[in-house]
Amino acid sequence: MTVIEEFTFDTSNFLFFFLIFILTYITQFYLRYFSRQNPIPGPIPFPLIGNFETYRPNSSQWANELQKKYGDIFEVYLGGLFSLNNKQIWISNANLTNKLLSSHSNNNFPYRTTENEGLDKMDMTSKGIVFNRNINSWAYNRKILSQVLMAPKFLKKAVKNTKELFCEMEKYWEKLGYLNEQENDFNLASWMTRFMTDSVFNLTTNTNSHALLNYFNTLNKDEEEINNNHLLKESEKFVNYIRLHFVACIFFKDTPKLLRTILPTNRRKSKELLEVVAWLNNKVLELIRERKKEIENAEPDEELSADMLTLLLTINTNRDPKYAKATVDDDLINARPMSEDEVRENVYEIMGGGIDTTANTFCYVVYYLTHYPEVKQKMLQEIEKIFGKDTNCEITYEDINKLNYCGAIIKEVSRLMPTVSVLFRVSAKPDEIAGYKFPANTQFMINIPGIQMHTSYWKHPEKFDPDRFMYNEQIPKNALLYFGGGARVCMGKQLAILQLKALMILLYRKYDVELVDMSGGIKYTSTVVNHCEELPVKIKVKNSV
Ligand code: HEM
Repeated sequence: MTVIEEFTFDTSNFLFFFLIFILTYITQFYLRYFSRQNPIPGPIPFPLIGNFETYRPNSSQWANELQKKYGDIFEVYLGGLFSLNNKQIWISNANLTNKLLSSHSNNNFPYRTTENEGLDKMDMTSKGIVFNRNINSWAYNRKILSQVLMAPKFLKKAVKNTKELFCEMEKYWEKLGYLNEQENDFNLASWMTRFMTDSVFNLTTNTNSHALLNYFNTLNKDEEEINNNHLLKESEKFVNYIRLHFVACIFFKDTPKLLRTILPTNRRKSKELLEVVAWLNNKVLELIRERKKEIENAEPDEELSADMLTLLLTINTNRDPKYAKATVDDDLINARPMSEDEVRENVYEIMGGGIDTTANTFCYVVYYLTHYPEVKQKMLQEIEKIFGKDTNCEITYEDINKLNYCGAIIKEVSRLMPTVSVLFRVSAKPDEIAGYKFPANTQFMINIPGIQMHTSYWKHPEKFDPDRFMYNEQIPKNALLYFGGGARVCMGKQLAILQLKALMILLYRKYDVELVDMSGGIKYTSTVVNHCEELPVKIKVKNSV
């Protein structure tokens, strides 16, 4: 008699099958990894996890370590079930960036990210500039925004605005006792963020965000002013929500839909962030519609404000002198004005792109100038040569442009301490770089510090020497990338340099600036933006005891 054993699926069976599944998964993972088509050097990844390095917060630090170990082109894998399909190619060599940073708008690396459901949800892949994957729409937005950011009347407004805000900040410093003989120290990094917030809000919308005033009230413990002033509270909400809009973009971009919808904490966070975005969208649309009315009601020959909102709303309309004068043969005649949604997206992007970048860069400039007094001296001589000794003299846009040595300082500081540490590119079609073949949708990461410290392009790269930019020597192509390069180069470059130079004049002509801690390095956290955590300084009015 045959006995048929009954098969029961108990825990040990389950564990056995689970183990088999795991072993099969790991084996096929490594078989695929070791037989991959393009064996680019790089650390060996782990199934599901990818490379541990990618979890470390300071990307520029680990990228530089891997560059030393694996060379100027290496690959890392991100986590996920299909992590072998989710890799980044890191490039730390200027010569290898030629295709990636081509200035042709129809080049093969037009995107910053791969297709991304989270960014689609945020409506950012078909509008605006930074994450726009619709190349026609990106090119249209870029063209219009360049017209605004390069307009002399806009840049002149930026100089005036920097000067006025600096006077406001000095008033608060005085009230808080920073300028008295005890020389109380304070965190310049926190002030610079508020300064740039007010500056960029004013330049984009011609409204006051009161970030400096709100910060002053907080430090001054002026509870009554903080709680009772409805206008200040509303401005603070607006500023906070603009920051949250940026947080929302990163959260939706980096959190897969499944994790966003299954985990209760993420579900709550998504809901809250979407509420913030909805509030902001309404608020900015309100501003746009009010401004549209003001423009409509203005007399035809009345000079309109030179803020970005007004300029975006008038370009390619009859209020635009170039457009109004265009003939049927001009290209301009077919140009269309921006829609309200397009204007709104550009306002967000300028606020997101123009505040922290310039504020942090200024902190790094101050850090280096305190460590290199001879450079500071040379800078002051240049400023005096152009603006004279009177600290109250007019600072014009044209004169600021003559400050070549100040420009060289900004370049050298940003070479050693770039505020943005990595550039992103994604291929549209298969391509070849450094002899390796890459399919469409490959993610490339350009390691800015790796290139800006490369001995092939820089003599004594570790040395702080602004003079290297004063010689007539050519900088090798794509060796200085702190504003990016190619078709997607930073759009606020001229504006940022103008603001930084104006701040250098305003601060250093009048004050001596010292760091509280001269022996410590810069305190910063690094993700994509190197964010200056704190910069405690003491300042005193020059020639005072
Ligand atoms: C010191 C200050 C700044 C630094 C270091 C900086 C740096 C950068 C970098 C590295 C990029 C990426 C470029 C690339 O991928 O090749 C970028 C893009 C961009 N920046 Fe800036 N930026 C600064 C200030 C500003 C300001 C003031 C604005 C606006 C008023 C601005 C607007 C933008 C925009 C719109 C883009 C996206 C361009 C595109 O994708 O086509 N930036 N910036």
